[in-house]
Amino acid sequence: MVHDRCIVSEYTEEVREVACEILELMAEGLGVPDTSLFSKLIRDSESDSLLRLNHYPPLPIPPIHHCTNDFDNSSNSKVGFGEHSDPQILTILRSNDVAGLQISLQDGLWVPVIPDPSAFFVNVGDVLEVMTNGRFASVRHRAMMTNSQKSRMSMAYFGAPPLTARIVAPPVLVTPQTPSLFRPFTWADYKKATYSLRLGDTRIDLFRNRKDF
Ligand SMILES: O=C(O)CCC(=O)C(=O)O
Ligand SMILES: [Fe+2]
Repeated sequence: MVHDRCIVSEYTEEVREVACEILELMAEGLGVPDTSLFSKLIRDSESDSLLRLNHYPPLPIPPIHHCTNDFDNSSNSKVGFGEHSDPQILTILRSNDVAGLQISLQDGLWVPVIPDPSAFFVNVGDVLEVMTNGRFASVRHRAMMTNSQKSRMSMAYFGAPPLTARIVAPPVLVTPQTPSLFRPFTWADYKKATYSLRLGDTRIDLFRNRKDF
């Protein structure tokens, strides 16, 4: 349907602009002289960005006699989208009003993100972690299926570089005090190397200079 396709591409263009503005503010905040350093990668006509639609159907409510030892059978949940960090530069996520998204803190605690259909949720991706030399860290997250009455629906725009782009932090973020945490690679190298890993593996570690911290 041509009309629906137009709406999806219009949404993608608008949300790319949101991502670019955020990336320009981040570059400015970090003191990067070229504030379009990150955003120009996703504005590039060869950018490998994509839009993903996720649908998590509600879990059936377990019959009472199966849960006689379960004090809280209303909070039954199952992983719908396994733990991972988004590999690209920046993710702009929207969802309906059904809960499910959780982010992982350093201590391994899963923190639920309150759903808000009027908000954008912004995730730093692995590439931005490398390009900011670790100043911004990609966030580990997952999505749960719960027994709410409704499906959770989400729509994620992943701003990505062109396949041939060299992923490296700018000189201003690499100093004797903050040496380069990662070795340079292309987005194609990253995608290729990560095909051999599972979703939950920390892919960025493949390109880390030192593993002793
Ligand atoms: O559905 C969600 O909230 C999370 C989706 C997600 O993490 C992804 O598509 O990468
Ligand atoms: Fe994700």
